[in-house]
Amino acid sequence: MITTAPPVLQAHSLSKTYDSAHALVDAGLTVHPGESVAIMGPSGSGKTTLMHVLSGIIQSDTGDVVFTPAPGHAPVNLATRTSEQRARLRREHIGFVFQDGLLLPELTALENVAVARMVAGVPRAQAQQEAAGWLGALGLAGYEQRRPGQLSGGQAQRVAIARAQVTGPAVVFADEPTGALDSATSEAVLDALLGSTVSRGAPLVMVTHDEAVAARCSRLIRLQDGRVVHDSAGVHA
Ligand SMILES: Nc1ncnc2c1ncn2[C@@H]1O[C@H](COP(=O)(O)OP(=O)(O)OP(=O)(O)O)[C@@H](O)[C@H]1O
Repeated sequence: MITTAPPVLQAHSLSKTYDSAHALVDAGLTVHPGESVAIMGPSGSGKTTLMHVLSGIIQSDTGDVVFTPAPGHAPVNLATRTSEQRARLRREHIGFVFQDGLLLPELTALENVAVARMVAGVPRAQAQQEAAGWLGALGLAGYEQRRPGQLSGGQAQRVAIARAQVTGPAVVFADEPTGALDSATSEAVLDALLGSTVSRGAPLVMVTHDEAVAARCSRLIRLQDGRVVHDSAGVHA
């Protein structure tokens, strides 16, 4: 019997206007398990806004974002949820990796990752064990007690990836995750990011300005003036 997993995200008719800026104009995107989606477009084309709407950080003026946190879980329309409900969904089911990692400088690598589980109520010892597992999987065994200032840019980004993955999120969003890295380090971080998401079925949605990074993804979306003007999957908004 063939079973088709439901989309993790189904967004349509998304529009968002800031004062006079049309950040999103009738944009839509459906993301399936195991996809890696690169979002590209000129500065100001709406990439960050789209990612923030898809992840429930902000809400669009129109449209729906239907998120299915796990197969069998009831779909949730982020457009109708309060900011507290969306924050909880993000904490429990969505991972983020940003350009500069945003690690807490006073915490060790292990604590930076473990804290993502502890805020969900997981006891410290268990959270640290899970964190150590992810650091090891990302090639950082032996670096657990280093603080971010004692790590290279690529190592710090892998800690940020471990922190994003430790909660087992249904989807991972990355905003220029390799933007601050040289090309060899960027390649290794991208391997870690793709390997840790897509391989376990969670889609990766990544904003990038780098064509080489986008070429590693299974799908490319291009935005222009807030509109999806190209989708390599052939599905337009
Ligand atoms: N909080 C805000 N207040 C006012 N205007 C905003 C805000 N956020 C975004 N915008 C505007 O919305 C449009 C889209 O911005 P967005 O940050 O989504 O673009 P982007 O493609 O991510 O750009 P970049 O590549 O430069 O990061 C721009 O015209 C921007 O100035």
